Amino acid sequence: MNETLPAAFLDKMKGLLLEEYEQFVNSYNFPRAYGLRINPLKLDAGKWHELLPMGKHSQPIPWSSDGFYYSEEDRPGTHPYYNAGLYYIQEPSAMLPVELLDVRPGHRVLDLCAAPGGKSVQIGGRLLGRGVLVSNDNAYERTKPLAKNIAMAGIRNAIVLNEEPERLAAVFPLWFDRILVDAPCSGEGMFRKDESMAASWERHSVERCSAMQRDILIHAAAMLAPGGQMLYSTCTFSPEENEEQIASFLAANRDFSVVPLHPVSGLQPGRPDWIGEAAAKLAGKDVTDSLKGAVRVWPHHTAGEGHFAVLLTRHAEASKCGENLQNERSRENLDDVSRAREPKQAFTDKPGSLRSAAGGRAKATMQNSTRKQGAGYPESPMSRNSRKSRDGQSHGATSGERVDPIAAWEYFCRENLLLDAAEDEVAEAFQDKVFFRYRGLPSLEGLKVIRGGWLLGEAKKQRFIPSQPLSMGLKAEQAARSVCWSCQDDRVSRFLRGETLFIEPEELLLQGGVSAKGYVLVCVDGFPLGWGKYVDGMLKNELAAGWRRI
Ligand SMILES: C[S@@+](CC[C@H](N)C(=O)[O-])C[C@H]1O[C@@H](n2cnc3c(N)ncnc32)[C@H](O)[C@@H]1O
Repeated sequence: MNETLPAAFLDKMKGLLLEEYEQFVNSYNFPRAYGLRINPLKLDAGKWHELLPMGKHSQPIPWSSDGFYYSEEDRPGTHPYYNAGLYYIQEPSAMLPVELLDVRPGHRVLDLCAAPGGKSVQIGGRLLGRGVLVSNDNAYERTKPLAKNIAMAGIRNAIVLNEEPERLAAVFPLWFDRILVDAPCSGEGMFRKDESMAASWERHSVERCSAMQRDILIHAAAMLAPGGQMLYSTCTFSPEENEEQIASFLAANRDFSVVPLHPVSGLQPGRPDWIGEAAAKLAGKDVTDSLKGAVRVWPHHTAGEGHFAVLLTRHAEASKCGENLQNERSRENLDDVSRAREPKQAFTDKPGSLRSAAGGRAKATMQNSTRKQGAGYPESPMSRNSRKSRDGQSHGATSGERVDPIAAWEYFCRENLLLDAAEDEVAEAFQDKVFFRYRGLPSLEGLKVIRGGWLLGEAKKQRFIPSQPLSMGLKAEQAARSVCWSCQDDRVSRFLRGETLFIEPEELLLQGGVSAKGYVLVCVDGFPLGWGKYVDGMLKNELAAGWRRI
């Protein structure tokens, strides 16, 4: 491998690492480490060892509370539990930044450079459904896998944006409790994992990357609430993109400082001694020294690729803005209460933005008790007289009539689910699609919104079509109809390949007196995989093309 490493890179590392250099360069002759992280929204990490044969021999990753090493031949990506979102395959050192960020349920968190979403999924797991994750990437084509990974993990409280940091800063000033800047970088730490990174190293020059990072950091800082924390990370070794970048940032932002981290097993401290003279002088000795509190992952010290992470905080007392933010928050809370009381609906005809409008309903919930008591079914969204079925398919609208998406969702929900909106969730429509979104969000008008929240489904031709993200965010027992197969049952892989299956009605688990006909949540060992539609012994496959195994 070291023959493929750029000569200029090796020279630079030799000059930095001195006597450690041989050990460093030798590490490229060893195979890379593989890691996966258990999704706490679906599984307790303690149960991992019982779940799969590989769980029995996999070792914990020392700096991660739910990460494990696996061997290449284990191929966890081919198991149906992967499709059920029980774990995320992630390079071990990439698990570190979120581990250090101290995300707690209820926080407002921004993942600014998020695609393909490994760290967003990790943050979503930490939030446990409370608070909100704003997950952004400025590369449109990368936001698709990002949205899919978030959905597969069953994360309800995330929105996905495709924006430049500057435009976000105008919408979210001082708004976030936690920000992750997992910056685009020259990728020197990924040469062993991905040889193409070594080949494109000159193109992603250190100077070009550090200019991008500087710009991203300025706008990220504008969004952090006083007292909040921001984690900056890269997967590169170059000091210009790491310690020196942060020293320059701190020189210009005196209300920020480093929160010292304490390296565990094999992790190494930051290297302020590598900061260039000009940047060190500008920042001053205290600031420069504080960068010892950053953390570096080295491939010759640990089983993981190269990474850098530093945790920063904005002092609460240093800014008058802090008070403003508190006032702002109290106002929002009051607004939330009044909004919840006042019926509200959002429609837009214009793609790319969300808009709220008066009318419609604020919330789409189904009280379990309503169902159990067999209380009246709701009015159809279009016609009060023409409801035909209890399978959530026909709403009786005559052709040409526009279905109210929120009402269609409510109807579907009552007929097919045992689901309540969380306190901070509100059902909102975007064209024909319906989402649960976080109540406290500012207006996203004008922003490129890829996902405005948890996508519940779409009102189409007088029907409500439940979405794949809805199925992935449910628990098996929240569906009125479900079927559950063991991971050894070959119907699981046939379902994942998109086949229609024939099943006996007795195999369906029915709740609340529903008939067998209708949407069925298909599960593997109790974990949802997607929707099927049951009619006369046939389970029609409703997995969307992008979710099928080829
Ligand atoms: C290191 S990758 C992020 C990996 C991701 N955090 C994960 O764990 O899956 C950096 C990302 O930054 C994005 N990016 C580059 N410039 C950006 C900018 N100005 N604003 C937002 N994202 C940017 C890139 O498209 C890329 O997806």
